[in-house]
Amino acid sequence: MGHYAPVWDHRTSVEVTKNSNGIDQITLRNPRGASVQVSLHGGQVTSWRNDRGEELLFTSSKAITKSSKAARGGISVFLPQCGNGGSFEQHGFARNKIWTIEDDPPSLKSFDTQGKSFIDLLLKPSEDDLKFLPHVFEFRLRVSLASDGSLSLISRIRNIDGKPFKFSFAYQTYFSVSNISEVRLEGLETLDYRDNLCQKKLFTEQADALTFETEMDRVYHDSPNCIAVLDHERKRTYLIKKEGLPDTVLWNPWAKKCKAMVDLGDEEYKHMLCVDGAAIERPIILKPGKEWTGRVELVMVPSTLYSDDF
Ligand SMILES: O=P(O)(O)OC[C@H]1O[C@@H](O)[C@H](O)[C@@H](O)[C@@H]1O
Repeated sequence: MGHYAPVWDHRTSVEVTKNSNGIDQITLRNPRGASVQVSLHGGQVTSWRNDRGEELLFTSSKAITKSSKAARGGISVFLPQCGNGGSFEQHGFARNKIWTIEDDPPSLKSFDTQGKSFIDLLLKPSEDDLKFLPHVFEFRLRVSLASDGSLSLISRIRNIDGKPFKFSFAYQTYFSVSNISEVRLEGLETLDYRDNLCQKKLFTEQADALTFETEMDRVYHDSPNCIAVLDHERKRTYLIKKEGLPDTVLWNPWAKKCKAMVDLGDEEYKHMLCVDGAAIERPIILKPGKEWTGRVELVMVPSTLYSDDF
């Protein structure tokens, strides 16, 4: 008898269930047992587990899942603004809307489906939204789990309006870390950044590699396509590979702010670090009929020895 290689059909590795609020939750699995969970509330990725079942994203123990806001943790998409300096709610509305599953999305030519489990989500402004929204657009999000356990998110935003659409964008990604004081971040050395804790003033990074000893809320400009977060205690490296997203946001609220946040446990700032691929410093200006694409691929390497390799 010959051996048959199992045929991996992404449709059989996608499971849709409802949560207690009746909102669809999607689970993607790969043949090795890694998994990703996505909620139609906000198109939020709420879990990313490796083949040993270890959770790689942080979720607050006090995350409020019943509110109309995105639950604290996981990965959320920010559109059309990041922060509160625009005409919308903090970080825009996309993370707070209910998305739909799109069964037959327009083809994504650069995407190799081989061995991948994926789902396509769609956010289209409703008639009601259009009363306060200046633009008609379609926002497609493909969430994909590869056979090696890496997770990618591909956002496509199409301007179907008659005038240009100006927006900022970010994938707010809460990585789970053993202890924030043990973490080192590489890839942002010598770059300029705006410090949200100093009235968005511009500074230049002086450190060789970043470590975390206090609150941080910064937007680094023109950052490289790969950033590494090294967690020595867990012997784990997260690689954040990005395309179309020149900026990188770093955020950790630290002890005082963490205590003041109702949806975050008092000590939980120690176990999270947000590193977001983003387009903030120079907002995207999308002409009528055009599409913009921004993608991140997240890889977990079970070692911290590879920092020279990426
Ligand atoms: O509480 P929110 O709206 O999810 O925002 C959390 C943080 O998100 C980060 O991206 C911002 O840089 C911070 O300024 C902000 O505090």
